[in-house]
Amino acid sequence: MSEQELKALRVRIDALDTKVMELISERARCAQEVARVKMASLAEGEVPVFYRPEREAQVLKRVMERNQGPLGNEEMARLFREIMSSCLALEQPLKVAYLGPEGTFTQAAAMKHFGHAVISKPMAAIDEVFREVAAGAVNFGVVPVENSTEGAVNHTLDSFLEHDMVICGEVELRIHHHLLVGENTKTDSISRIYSHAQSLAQCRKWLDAHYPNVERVAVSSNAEAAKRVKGEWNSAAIAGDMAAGLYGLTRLAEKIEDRPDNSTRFLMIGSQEVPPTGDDKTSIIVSMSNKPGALHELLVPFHDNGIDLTRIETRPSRSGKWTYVFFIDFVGHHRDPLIKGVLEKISQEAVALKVLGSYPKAVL
Ligand SMILES: O=C(O)C(=O)C[C@]1(C(=O)O)C=C[C@@H](O)C=C1
Repeated sequence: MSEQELKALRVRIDALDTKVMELISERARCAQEVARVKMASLAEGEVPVFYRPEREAQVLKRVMERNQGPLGNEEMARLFREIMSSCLALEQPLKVAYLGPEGTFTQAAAMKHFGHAVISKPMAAIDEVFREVAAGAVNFGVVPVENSTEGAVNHTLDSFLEHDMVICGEVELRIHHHLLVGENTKTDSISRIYSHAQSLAQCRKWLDAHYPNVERVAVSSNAEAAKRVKGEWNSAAIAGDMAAGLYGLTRLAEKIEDRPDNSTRFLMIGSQEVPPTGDDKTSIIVSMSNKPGALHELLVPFHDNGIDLTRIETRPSRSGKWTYVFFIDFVGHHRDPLIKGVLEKISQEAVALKVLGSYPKAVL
């Protein structure tokens, strides 16, 4: 390509950037108008709702449906995710607490769902995320709930038993783990590998094959593992890209998770009910009396109405020995007439039933 051709293309790109910028600014002004209309139409004592997950899901889906390339649908939706995040920040800067410290996969999930224009607050434990949301110190919280290799995140499920929370969104993240070392690490004398217990479990086979005699130390998060390694010469950490970048560590081995499709699902928790989008999921907690056939009774209404169960998990109820609660996720919104009927049927048989929330299925 000649210098002249390159120059002409760059002139075109500059002109397009100016147009793109003008359009983004026009969109941002529209969002400001939306905020004004929302404020003006409030009833007395009503609190304005700026963040609208159901509308965001609609916008992102539309982008993916209309995209004609060459950028992929997800790539294009990610760009719009960030534009919307910045537009919302003009209306109301969202505060989001997540399971920290900085550099965790939960932070990456929070950014994937809300975009980067939020004020994010790392918390030391899952329960603290719940408490921060309950106290109203932040608008939303982000917590991991299940991993495709290791199953449920029990701390999160148990926290739902203790706090009144509304689930208002979900996001799934592909989890790639790397073996990370600091610049002073003597790579032939590694005697300790730090990571979160779930991540150590997700890389168990790889560790057995490559570091069978090295001590595995479970710490509170992958980012914490990365932080520790920075100052030690004989240890390594298992963590992801964000933590590697944040603590300036080198990848000794990449993508060491035992299953290549290793993914984690995260939930957004808050106090805001989300209206139906037509493509939603609902999460409930049910406790049944401890009698034969209780689980069968619980599942029959779902089966009879052709409702797709996406997950069922059992946890001790914490209110009596050998009594259990079921966490159930299914497709549909609790305001759909069909789902309403099913929930009514279940509540006739159940000791207790709580709808944790209905929310749009993850778009990205
Ligand atoms: O449609 C709205 O209610 C808006 O506030 C606008 C907008 C957007 O930028 O598209 C911004 C924030 C909301 O979460 C959803 C959408």
